[in-house]
Amino acid sequence: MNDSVKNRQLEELNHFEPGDYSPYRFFSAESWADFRDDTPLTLTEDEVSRLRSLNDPVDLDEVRRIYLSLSRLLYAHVESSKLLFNQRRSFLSLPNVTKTPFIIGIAGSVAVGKSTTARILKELLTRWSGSPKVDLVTTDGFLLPNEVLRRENLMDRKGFPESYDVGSVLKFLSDIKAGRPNVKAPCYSHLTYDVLPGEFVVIDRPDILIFEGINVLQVRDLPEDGKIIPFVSDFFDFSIYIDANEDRIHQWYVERFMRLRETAFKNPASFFHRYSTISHDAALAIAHGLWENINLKNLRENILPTRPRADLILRKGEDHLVEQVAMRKL
Ligand SMILES: Nc1ncnc2c1ncn2[C@@H]1O[C@H](COP(=O)(O)OP(=O)(O)O)[C@@H](O)[C@H]1O
Ligand SMILES: CC(C)(COP(=O)(O)O)[C@@H](O)C(=O)NCCC(=O)O
Repeated sequence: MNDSVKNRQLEELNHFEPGDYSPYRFFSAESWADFRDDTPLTLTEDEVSRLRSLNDPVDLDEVRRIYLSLSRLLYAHVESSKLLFNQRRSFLSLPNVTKTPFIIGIAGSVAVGKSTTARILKELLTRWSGSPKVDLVTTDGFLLPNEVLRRENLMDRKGFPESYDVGSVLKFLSDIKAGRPNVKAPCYSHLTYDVLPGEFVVIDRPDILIFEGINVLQVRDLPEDGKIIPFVSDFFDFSIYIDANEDRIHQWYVERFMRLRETAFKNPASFFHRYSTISHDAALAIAHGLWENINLKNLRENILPTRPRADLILRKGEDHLVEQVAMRKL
């Protein structure tokens, strides 16, 4: 694709407006809040502050405004999937088959706040009647180890499609969707900036699995050998894209980096420890560089183009507050 076509596509993607042909319905945060109906607020301010990531100011008001309606919508989807499952089970006369987990994918840029959203939704969904078992897995555990990334000259491509072990992601999700018990997901450490060798979370037949990461809505070119391989999102029952203007995300990334300098980077075990000892201005330049050379490129080339595949888009404005919600039309 030539550069002018790419630039035009990017401009269109950055222009997030309700258009005549949009497959989405758009809601302001205020009208979205009304869909909460009588959903009870089951979180406290303390719990929300425990769940939010560094530099993400989400509070109980935001949970009331945005997340209660979203949790109600997701619960409706989960319940309908059970009804459909029961109908299909009798249709096929397979009384012994059990329902496999409902999988929710959460996508969006680095530093847009996916982790906070995922953790809040997990807690809200767990508190619905019947106390569904909800697990959360992030895709960073499926990154290739730094040793491999270095060998393949991919350290500046961390987060790009080629930096993940996509085969393992697909294996993990197909095991979950097959209803297998004790499926292992690898873990990642932001402290060491690497996957943790031999460390796993074990996912044992939850009712709901939230699968969060920058890459979860990506599609790949078809392999040359003609083999048919599923996309990660083929396993999803519902998908959410967290969106914001790229200048805002840039600002959040840099602010978070400068706060991490005062906290996590101070730990000598941190991969970024050296950035806690250099001058403020030198650190600022590093943060801008990491954003522009890696994360922004990845956002433009590989993440933002996946937004139109989501069932629901949360568009954030200032201070990480959601200002618009887009939901795929019925
Ligand atoms: N270098 C780092 N050191 C420690 N924690 C980090 C670092 N980078 C990101 N994090 C934390 O890791 C989590 C994931 O961050 P990120 O991948 O940027 O996605 P998002 O901001 O969308 O959740 C966040 O909780 C963030 O605060
Ligand atoms: C690990 C990441 C790719 C994010 O993955 P995510 O958990 O958001 O799916 C990202 O935090 C990262 O390391 N980016 C590379 C450049 C940087 O250090 O910011």
